[in-house]
Amino acid sequence: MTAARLTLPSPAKLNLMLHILGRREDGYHELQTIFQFVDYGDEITFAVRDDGVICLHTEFDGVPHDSNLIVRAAKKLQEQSGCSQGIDIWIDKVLPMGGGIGGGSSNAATTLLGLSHLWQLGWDLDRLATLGLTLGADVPVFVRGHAAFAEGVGEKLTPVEPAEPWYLVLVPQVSVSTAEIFSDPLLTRNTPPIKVRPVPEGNSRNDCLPVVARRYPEVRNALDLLGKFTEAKLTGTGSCVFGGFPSKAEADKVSALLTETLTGFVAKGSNISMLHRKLQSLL
Ligand SMILES: C[C@](O)(CO)[C@H](O)COP(=O)(O)OP(=O)(O)OC[C@H]1O[C@@H](n2ccc(N)nc2=O)[C@H](O)[C@@H]1O
Ligand SMILES: Nc1ncnc2c1ncn2[C@@H]1O[C@H](COP(=O)(O)OP(=O)(O)OP(=O)(O)O)[C@@H](O)[C@H]1O
Repeated sequence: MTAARLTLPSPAKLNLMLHILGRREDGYHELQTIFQFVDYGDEITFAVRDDGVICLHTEFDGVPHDSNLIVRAAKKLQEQSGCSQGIDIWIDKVLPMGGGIGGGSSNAATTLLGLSHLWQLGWDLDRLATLGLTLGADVPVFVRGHAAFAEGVGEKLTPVEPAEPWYLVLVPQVSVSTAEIFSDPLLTRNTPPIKVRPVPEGNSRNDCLPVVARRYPEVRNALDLLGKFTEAKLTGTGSCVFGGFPSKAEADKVSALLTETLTGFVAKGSNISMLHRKLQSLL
């Protein structure tokens, strides 16, 4: 009998705005942010094995096997569910690491949902999101798969329906450490909370931007170039920079001009993640 096998997407996210309200005692920062997905990402293939072994076959530069968020997610789920099955995993990695588009967190979420399905655990999204939060602040939104206004460290999620433009995402060739940006003394940490719902138009600032742009000339350059065509924004702590366009043709046109010197991709914004659309189609 062939082992159960499944290939699932692992999309990127963008932070459409990001405010930092304060710092908690554990060092993490209280945020208000809007997450939206894009139809662009990695693809992860899973094949069940019955000997309990968890093996990621694709090598990552600079990330040891057991530190990979895919492996950590699989091991935690196996431990907490008491499952005796194992898994072989391969990934087609296209998302840049340290890009602020949540590649690692998305990979962890795709692994949790994929394995819950293949191992037939019957875990609901609440339970998977709670486990996901122990792996990273951005994992819960990928587990839930709906665009969201997020509070806390990103785990208190309210679904939202922002417009779904086409985005040009520029990928400066530099990896930004999230921890480094959050420990910068110059970071704005006292933005007053937005209390009105839905979040009023015009709140599109990212409080990390001044610190990231100051430290990384490559990011500054990308913001300046894209800013000639549309509002250029930073996602998360960068390095990626993005701007919205009303059509694919317009995004492609600017992409053709800018990607002569910079790497980037064009993708549609989406309020339901590709992962969840694929899982729905399997049910
Ligand atoms: C900034 C965002 O990209 C917004 O989407 C995320 O909140 C970052 O999420 P992430 O990459 O999953 O971050 P984690 O792996 O949980 O945290 C990396 C490091 O960033 C800092 N960190 C992260 C999130 C947060 N709300 N406050 C923080 O201070 C902490 O020093 C932490 O050790
Ligand atoms: N499967 C994985 N994919 C990417 N990075 C991983 C993975 N597993 C572990 N990592 C580690 O996590 C770090 C952050 O990766 P990630 O791609 O999530 O960054 P990011 O896009 O900046 O995320 P965020 O927006 O959540 O800050 C990487 O530099 C890498 O060391």
